[in-house]
Amino acid sequence: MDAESEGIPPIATGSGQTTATNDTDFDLAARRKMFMSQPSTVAIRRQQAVCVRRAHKIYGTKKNPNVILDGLNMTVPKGAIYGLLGASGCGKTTLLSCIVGRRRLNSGEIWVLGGRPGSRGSGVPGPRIGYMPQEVALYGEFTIRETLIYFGWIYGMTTDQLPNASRFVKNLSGGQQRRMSLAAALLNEPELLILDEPTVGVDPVLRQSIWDHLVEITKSGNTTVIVTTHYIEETRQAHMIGLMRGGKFLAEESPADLLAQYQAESLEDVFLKLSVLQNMGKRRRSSIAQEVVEHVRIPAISNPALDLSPEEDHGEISGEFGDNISMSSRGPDAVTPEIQAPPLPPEEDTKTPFVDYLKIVKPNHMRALIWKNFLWMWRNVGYVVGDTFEAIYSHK
Ligand SMILES: Nc1ncnc2c1ncn2[C@@H]1O[C@H](COP(=O)(O)OP(=O)(O)OP(=O)(O)O)[C@@H](O)[C@H]1O
Repeated sequence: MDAESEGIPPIATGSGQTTATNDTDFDLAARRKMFMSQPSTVAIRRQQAVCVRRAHKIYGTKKNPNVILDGLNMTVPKGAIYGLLGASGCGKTTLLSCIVGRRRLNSGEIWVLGGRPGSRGSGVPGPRIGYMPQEVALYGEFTIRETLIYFGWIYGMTTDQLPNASRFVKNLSGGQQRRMSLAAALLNEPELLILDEPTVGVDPVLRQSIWDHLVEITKSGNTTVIVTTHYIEETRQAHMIGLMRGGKFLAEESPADLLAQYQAESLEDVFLKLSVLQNMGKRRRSSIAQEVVEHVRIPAISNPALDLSPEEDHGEISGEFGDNISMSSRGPDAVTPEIQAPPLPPEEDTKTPFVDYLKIVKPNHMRALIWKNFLWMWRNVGYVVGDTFEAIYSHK
């Protein structure tokens, strides 16, 4: 329902942030009832490449909590390039880590490629996802080819499918190492590619060619890309942008729609305006903020990221649960509770015995791991022997 066409005073939303466009303070609960909630069944969530609902993630202790995700909703349609934007430290990496199953939410839901990260048969984490973490996670003592062999074997590729390159990773520049890391994520043409700041330390020409490549691989509609960056303007080539701030999304729209709705010349401008709107809060607004509102044509609610509908659950999932591992389901299109088998020992997981992880290591993973460990030890034997001799002689 279009709020403006219904004669309802439009509101700006930021995943739950609301702002009236005139001086009347609207009661949020009453306004929520005026909008039809978006259909959000499990079936619809499973159709998305990624769907996050009511995500809460807290670091720190109970006494001193650091809330990173605060009821965040995110919808990444299949075949899209999704630009995840936000200031340093706002929680982008944390969100991505939860999506790929490296971390767990305190509460909320995550659906990735139709399944729950970490659940058996979901392929997540696994070959269906290519993940380029922010920190370059490569072995310096490996050559480019050996690195690609390692990741290729992990993905179940054969050696003759892999390119040849004999330079050592440690001898590559920072930018080259990031490209290497990107290549490893792209290697097996995953359905979902998650890139955490792939263009940091990369020159503008290469940055453009990385974006061109992302556009190319998403053309078929079979590959989805989530990409974080601090260079807001480069996400103009994205199909959708999520602007993250204060543990929520301020907006989740296409770049063109954002620019039009906020009458802005640049996406940075949009982000600034939305940030001011968020700061204003619901009731008290400074005159400066009011001015911003007056210059902003406020979008109608059209996106689950901005969903103001009551947090009812449509009966599919038991609302809050401690992590993504256990869930119960109900309703006609709900999924059967899956038997969960965590693929990696996540950082917080102290309960699952290590032997259980060993049971689920696939033969190709084991082959890659043994080969990687052997290679690493072989390359480092010189250092180990040298250190040992040094230790012995220094104690003489
Ligand atoms: N394991 C952790 N334990 C405690 N706090 C953490 C942990 N990881 C991240 N944080 C904190 O959570 C916040 C969000 O961090 P995160 O890395 O997700 O942000 P980001 O948006 O990716 O930042 P950047 O753009 O600088 O990479 C930061 O304040 C960070 O210090």
